[in-house]
Amino acid sequence: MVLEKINQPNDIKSLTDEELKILASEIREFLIEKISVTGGHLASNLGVVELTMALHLALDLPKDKIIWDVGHQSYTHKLLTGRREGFDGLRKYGGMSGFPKRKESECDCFDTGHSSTSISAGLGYALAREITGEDYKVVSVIGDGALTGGMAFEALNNAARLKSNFIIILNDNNMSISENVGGLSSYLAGFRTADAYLDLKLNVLNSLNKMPYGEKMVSKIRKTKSGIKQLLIPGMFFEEMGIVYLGPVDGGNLHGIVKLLREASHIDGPVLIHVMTHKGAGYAPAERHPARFHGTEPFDIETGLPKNPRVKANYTDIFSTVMRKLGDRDEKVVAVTAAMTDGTGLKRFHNMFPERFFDVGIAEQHAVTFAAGLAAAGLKPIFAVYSSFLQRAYDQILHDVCIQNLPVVFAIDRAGLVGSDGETHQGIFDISYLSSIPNMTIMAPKNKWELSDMIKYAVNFGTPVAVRYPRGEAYDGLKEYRAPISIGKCEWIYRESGIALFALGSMVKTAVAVRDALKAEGYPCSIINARFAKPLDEDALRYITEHHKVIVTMEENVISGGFGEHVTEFYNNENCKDIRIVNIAIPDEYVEHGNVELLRKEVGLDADTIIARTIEAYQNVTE
Ligand SMILES: Cc1ncc(C[n+]2csc(CCOP(=O)(O)OP(=O)(O)O)c2C)c(N)n1
Ligand SMILES: CC(=O)[C@@H](O)[C@H](O)COP(=O)(O)O
Ligand SMILES: [Mg+2]
Repeated sequence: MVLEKINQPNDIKSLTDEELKILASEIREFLIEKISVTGGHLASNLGVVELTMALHLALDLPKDKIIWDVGHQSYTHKLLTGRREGFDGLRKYGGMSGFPKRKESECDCFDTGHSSTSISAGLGYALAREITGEDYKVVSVIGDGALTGGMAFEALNNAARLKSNFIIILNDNNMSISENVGGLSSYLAGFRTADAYLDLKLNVLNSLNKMPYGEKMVSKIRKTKSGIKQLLIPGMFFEEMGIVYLGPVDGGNLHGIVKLLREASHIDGPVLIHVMTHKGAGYAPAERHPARFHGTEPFDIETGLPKNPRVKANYTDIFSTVMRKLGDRDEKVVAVTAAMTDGTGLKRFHNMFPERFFDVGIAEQHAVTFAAGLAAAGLKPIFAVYSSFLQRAYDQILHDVCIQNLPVVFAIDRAGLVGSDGETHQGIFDISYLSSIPNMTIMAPKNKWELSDMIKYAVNFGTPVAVRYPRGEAYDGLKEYRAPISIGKCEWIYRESGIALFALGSMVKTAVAVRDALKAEGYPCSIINARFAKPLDEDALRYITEHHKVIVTMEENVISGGFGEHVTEFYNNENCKDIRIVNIAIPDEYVEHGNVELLRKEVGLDADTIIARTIEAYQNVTE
């Protein structure tokens, strides 16, 4: 096997042309086989096999720097840098990350996970190199989807100042997770669909160059602002920004890409190489369904079907259903996504109400302000977004939505531990960053029915409101508890005395298990479903102090600035010394990738840890 000859960086350089061809197909086979077992980001990786090989042939790692935007397409890079063995534990607890990690390899020079950061980071490296006088090449690899993010444009704008070499690879597969959207995407698609047109451009340029004074004419045309230039110069958009454009080159053409990389490395200043790749290349099911194989669960290689099909609905399914109903009932309801139509469950809404559905590209900041505009104009926007991706829109939430108290609904999916994507994607900060913003209301459902009720309640709430719910299977216990939602009011599940489990959202299910165990040991125990992280139910909190000795706050969020801290602050302000408070929350640290149940144990959100901490606190106050 040729792949077995690759054990460390730069081993690829000793392969013959014939071996390189074999290597490309062995890498694809390897990725399909491994990801079919572990799950992971398959389609994007299959598309960049030759591109990654070309980078490793043209560059010298770890001296040279490659920054992978999002980083979900870095699997071949991991293989070529001696991490083959890591694939058996890909995205598992203690195993290899699915993203580039500086702590994992010296060939990973910058951690990614969220989109559109690679050009900024690359520019940082390039300018640092000018200052320190070091000698390395810098290459940022950004997808056409990631290029729709505002940060990428901010960085391109800034890159024009650079005097030294900086290579940007545009990995253009004409896809984000699903279809890519927007004006830039159409511009790039033009390159793809008009091969004949491109040939025409090249022919015209070649013919002009051959004519007497032709070179001068071409140079003049390059300097004009006219449509003739548009016709003749590919990549004019980038050229006008001060970035030299090279390409487009076919993503399967290994030697073509190497040649362009070598040419590009002689250019002083920023240069963009446009590589046309194919999402899912080499595996028919992924080529047919690139979105499904963007990030996949374990699957059967023959059929491409999931090995463990889902039986129960997840929270995203419930959201999807309620959005369909709301769309039917109320023409003012509009839905916004930042390139996560499938992931957030908005596909049905999109199909049924295309004119009221907006995919804005990977642009969470814009999405929030855009939703604010929709709300200011009288519509009822619901921005469905993953908790971790909303992090970058903090100021837009504050400045554009909350100061004006506009009725934007934030449907925050993946709130809590998400598992295999790891520290960049854990949705464990939203309560903290949202609760610091005046005018914001935050809810979290205990089960699938409550998610439905909360979204319906939120859509007519009239001021900014967030509903946060976790990744995965929706809890279908406690069905009989369905009191109407009322602002800032909790829901009593069991009313006793002694211990009060004051649980938010996903933690109500855990509270049930904790109470069962406590009751079995003879402890009196109430469960209160908090429902609201903000505002808190102050009457209930006062009642709890009167009838309980210990209150245990439970949330799937970091401790700092979280629900529990707010409860503690309330009791401090009330000067309430009669109750012992135990805050169950995620410690002030990043949580790595792995199975969610294992992670819960790791961070102390599991029932056993909570039982032990509760008993200890109760015994302390009753002794
Ligand atoms: C800020 C942010 N929003 C959303 C995502 C989710 N996401 C991951 S990959 C991706 C699509 C990226 O498309 P592209 O850059 O073209 O890469 P491809 O998968 O096509 O190779 C999206 C939306 C993210 N990682 N970061
Ligand atoms: C790379 C990325 O950001 C997304 O592909 C993400 O992994 C999706 O996560 P879900 O699997 O939870 O939709
Ligand atoms: Mg793409």
